[in-house]
Amino acid sequence: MAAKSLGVGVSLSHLVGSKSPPRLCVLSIRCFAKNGERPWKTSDARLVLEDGSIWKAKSFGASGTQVGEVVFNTSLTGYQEILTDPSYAGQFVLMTNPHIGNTGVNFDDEESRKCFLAGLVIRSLNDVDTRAITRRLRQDGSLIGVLSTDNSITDEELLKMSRSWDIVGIDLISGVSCQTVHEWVDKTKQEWDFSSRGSGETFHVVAYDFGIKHNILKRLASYGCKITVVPSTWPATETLKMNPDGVLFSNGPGDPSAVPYAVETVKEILGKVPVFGICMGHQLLGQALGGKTFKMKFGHHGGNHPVRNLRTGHVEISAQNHNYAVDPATLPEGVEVTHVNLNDGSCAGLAFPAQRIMSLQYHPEASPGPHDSDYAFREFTELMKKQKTKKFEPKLSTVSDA
Ligand SMILES: NC(=O)CC[C@H](N)C(=O)O
Repeated sequence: MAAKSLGVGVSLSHLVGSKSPPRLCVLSIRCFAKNGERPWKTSDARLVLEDGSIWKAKSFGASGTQVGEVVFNTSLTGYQEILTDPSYAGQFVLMTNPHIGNTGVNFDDEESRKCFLAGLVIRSLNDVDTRAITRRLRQDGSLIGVLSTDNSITDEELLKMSRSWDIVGIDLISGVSCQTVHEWVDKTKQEWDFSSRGSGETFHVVAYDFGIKHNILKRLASYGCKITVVPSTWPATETLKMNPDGVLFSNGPGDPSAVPYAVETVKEILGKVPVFGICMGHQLLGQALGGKTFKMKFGHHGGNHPVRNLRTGHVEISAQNHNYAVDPATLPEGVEVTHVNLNDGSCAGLAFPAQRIMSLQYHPEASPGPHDSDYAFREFTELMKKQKTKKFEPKLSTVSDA
């Protein structure tokens, strides 16, 4: 199943939001091997950044011209999970590790039904100096870029395109969410399941799909959850009618301030059932509680971020992928910052015990990344169990009276 070795270069994925079927490098890689020939054609490509720099490259995968925000990811492994993470819609992911593709691909590592990212930029094959671009992004912050294989467009025109597009204020969730309600039953395969110790009980979780990664669903299932996945626009009233033991607000792409409808949904659910927010879900919870989110300089994308759990004092090495963060100073009284990113002190987790709320800015499901934070799924089931057995006071407080 896995390809032997790969020389992958700049991959132009598909136009975000376009209706045409994506031409994915993951799919191309899959067909690689029989006679040793690569299934893709390479051609000249240019990555033009809004700061005026032009990076000559070779492309494989789709051809065309695509604009998006360029972010760098420092993970050493897990390119397949990164390629299929819907949270990257609207973004080019530039890998700092030069060896991408050398472990092939497999069916188990897909994080969603397709690649939603704008493109992948890597070093091997084409010699795009991803370290040099990373230094630029670290210095100036995330930049908008255009990746093009079209020689008829001039550098100046590409630069103009990069300067007339912005990821801020765009609802990218609606382009990646599922359209219909469905059940999820797959658990983490036993050979990979290192830690889930469910209590033997079953909990019904409604999971809002803002771009949900499969491994979040698999980890929940392994901890004994029966999951109903619902689209991002699913009304809170319908969710509450399902009488869930808990609600999960998932990860997802783009600007959390651009999806007020999702914040409203979260608001309507808060205080009624235990909830768990992951990444975008955490940011939406922060806003629903009255807090504000802001755009970071270049965000966190990688599998090596140290986080301190302020409740236990333990440090976790975590998988992260976000460009926005919650400003804890804007949160109301009663909301506790439970986790802090030790690289920059930013808020990495929240809890509001009075309302059975917990959330993490990073990825306890990893994929890719270390598994230190997997306990968060157990904590969510404990929250649901307490609620079920009425270990909390019967009437939950609301945001205003907490
Ligand atoms: N992984 C995610 O959910 C990302 C959240 C949000 N799109 C951000 O960039 O901050």
